[in-house]
Amino acid sequence: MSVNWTGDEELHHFYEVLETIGNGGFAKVKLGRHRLTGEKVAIKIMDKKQLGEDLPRVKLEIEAMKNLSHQHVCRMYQVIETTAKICLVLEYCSGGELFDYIIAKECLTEMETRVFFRQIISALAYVHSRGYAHRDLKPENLLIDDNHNLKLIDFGLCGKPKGGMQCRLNTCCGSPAYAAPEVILGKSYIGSSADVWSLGVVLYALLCGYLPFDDENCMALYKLIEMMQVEPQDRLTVSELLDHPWVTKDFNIPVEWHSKQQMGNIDADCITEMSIALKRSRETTTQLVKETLRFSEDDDSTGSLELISDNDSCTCRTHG
Ligand SMILES: COc1cc(O)cc(Nc2ccc(C(=O)Nc3ccc4c(c3)C[NH2+]CC4)cc2)c1
Repeated sequence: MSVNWTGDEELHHFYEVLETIGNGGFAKVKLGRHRLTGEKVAIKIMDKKQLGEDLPRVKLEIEAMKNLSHQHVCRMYQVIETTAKICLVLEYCSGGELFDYIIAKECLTEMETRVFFRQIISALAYVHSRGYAHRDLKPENLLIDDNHNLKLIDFGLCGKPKGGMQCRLNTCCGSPAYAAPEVILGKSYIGSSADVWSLGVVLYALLCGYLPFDDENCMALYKLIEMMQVEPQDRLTVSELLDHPWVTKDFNIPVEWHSKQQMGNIDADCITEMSIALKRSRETTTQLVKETLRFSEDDDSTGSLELISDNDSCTCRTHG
C-alpha cells in the first residue's frame, strides 16, 4: 500500500518536528522524533526558492549520502521533497558541534585530540575511497554523537571528480580559514590533498583552541605541520596519516577506516525483534519500515536495518 502524501503531511505523519538546533545559509536544522520508533533525528529543511542555483548541490549531496555509510559519517535516513521544500532526515548527534566543544573546553588534551583526529581521518579515508572529496572540513561540520564519537556532516560542497580522485577539481569552495592555498588561489587542485590541508587546520584548532592566523610565525609553523605544506605534492596523504607515528602513539595500531556498517537488505532478525517490541505482525512491521524508509523492490536502496532496543523503546537505524 503506498500513500500519496504531500511533503508536509509525510514529514509530520512520520515525525514530530521540534525546536531548531542549527541554522546555516539556506537551511534550518530542526530536532525531530520518529512517531513510530521514538528515535530522535535532525531534519535539515531547505526552501527551494532560497536555494536558487544551489539546488543542484543539494541533489549532489543526496546522491553522495546514498553512497556513504560509515561509523564516522552522519547518516541520512530519508529525503522528503515537496514543491517548495527539500527535507533531509539525518542522524541526530546529541553532543552538537565539535566547534562548540572546543570553545567550551578552550583546547583539548593531546590524547583527546588524537582520539578525535583518528576518527576524522577514518571518515576522510572512507569518503575518499568512495570517490568524494568533502571540501568543507571544519569543526562546525564535525558533530559529537551520544557515545562521544565524531560524525562528519554536510556534503553540500563535496566534489566527485569524473575520472576518479587523481583528477583535479576546479571549483573554489569551502571556508577560507580552512581552505588550501591552491584552492584560495583559484588553481585546479586534487580534492584529497585540499582536504588534508583542512585536516591540518582542524588539528591546530583542536590542540590550540584557536585558528592559525597568517603571520610569519604561523607560516613558519605551517612548514612544521606536514599536512600544511603549501605545495600539495609535499603534503602528507591520508593513507600516510593512517599509520603516522603521532596518530598511532598509545594506540599502536593504524587507523581502521573501512566501514563497519553493512550495506545490504532489511535484516529479518531486526524485523522480528521490532515486530515483538511494537506488538505488530512481521508483515505489517516490514511494510511499515519499507513505507517509512521508502524501500521498494525495484529501488536500488542498499540500506540495511539495525535494531537498537533501549528501555523497551525500539529504534531502527538504516545503513546506506
Ligand atoms: C550527512 O549529515 C548531514 C548533512 C547535512 O547536509 C547537514 C547535516 N546537518 C546536521 C546539523 C546538525 C545536526 C545535529 O544533530 N545538531 C545538534 C544536535 C544536538 C545539539 C545541537 C546541534 C546544538 N545544541 C546542543 C545539542 C545534525 C545534522 C548533517
